[in-house]
Amino acid sequence: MLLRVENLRKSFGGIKAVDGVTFEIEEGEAIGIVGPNGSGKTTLYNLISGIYLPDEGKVIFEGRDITNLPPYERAKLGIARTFQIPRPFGNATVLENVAIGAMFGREKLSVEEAFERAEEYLKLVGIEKLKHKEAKLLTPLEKRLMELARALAMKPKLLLLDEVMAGMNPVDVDRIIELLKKIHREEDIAIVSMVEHLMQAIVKFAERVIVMHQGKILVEGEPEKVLNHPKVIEVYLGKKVI
Ligand SMILES: Nc1ncnc2c1ncn2[C@@H]1O[C@H](COP(=O)(O)OP(=O)(O)OP(=O)(O)O)[C@@H](O)[C@H]1O
Repeated sequence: MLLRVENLRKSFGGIKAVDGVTFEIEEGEAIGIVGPNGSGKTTLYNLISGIYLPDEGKVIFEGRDITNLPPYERAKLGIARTFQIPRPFGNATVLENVAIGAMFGREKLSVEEAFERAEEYLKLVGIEKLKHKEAKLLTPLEKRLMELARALAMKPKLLLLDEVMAGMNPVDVDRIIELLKKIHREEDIAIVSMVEHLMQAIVKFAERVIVMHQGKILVEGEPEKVLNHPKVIEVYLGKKVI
């Protein structure tokens, strides 16, 4: 078992953003976390990556209790994430942005090694030609790919992707799905991808889907079954989701 979250709770004022969530992730699993706006997905990510501390509950990574570790310590252990709105260092180049990820990841790299690692992952995500461009000049899709390269360059064991396909056209969504499948095949890492909609996309990628609703896990299991579960259909306004 790679990660276990146990009875996690986090409230903001009177809002129970995450309300008693327990699940496990195995090494190398491909997981989709789905849920409507406000269901607690982002808060859950923030609890796993250490941006928030829970009011209650535990985060266990490779058997170690990391509930109170700060984000940079979790990154060193092998937890990396991307953000819904990428936040690159705008004046730095694409290569530098990815190299920074490599330097703050799981392995202790020299600057030279970090740049080599950055080149490798820019190639993997297919934007090596942009390496000398300033990050702020990238398109939204290119920024997402750069963020993905930066997270991968940290050599994580667990990669948390936040709405990596949001706002993309179907062609780009397919491109990202193919890329995620390739990464999942080639890099031995567990990948969790969180989406609000785009169920069809998540079904193509995930081996297991967790559906969140009002801070709780509504249903969890094999993708096709979960997304056609009556409770899930009800939450998504009575429509069949796939
Ligand atoms: N920092 C915060 N302060 C106050 N309320 C918050 C905060 N973060 C989240 N919430 C509230 O907690 C609930 C869960 O929000 P969260 O962002 O985790 O859901 P989500 O499923 O990720 O939705 P979204 O797709 O909009 O990010 C919402 O009601 C939200 O308004």
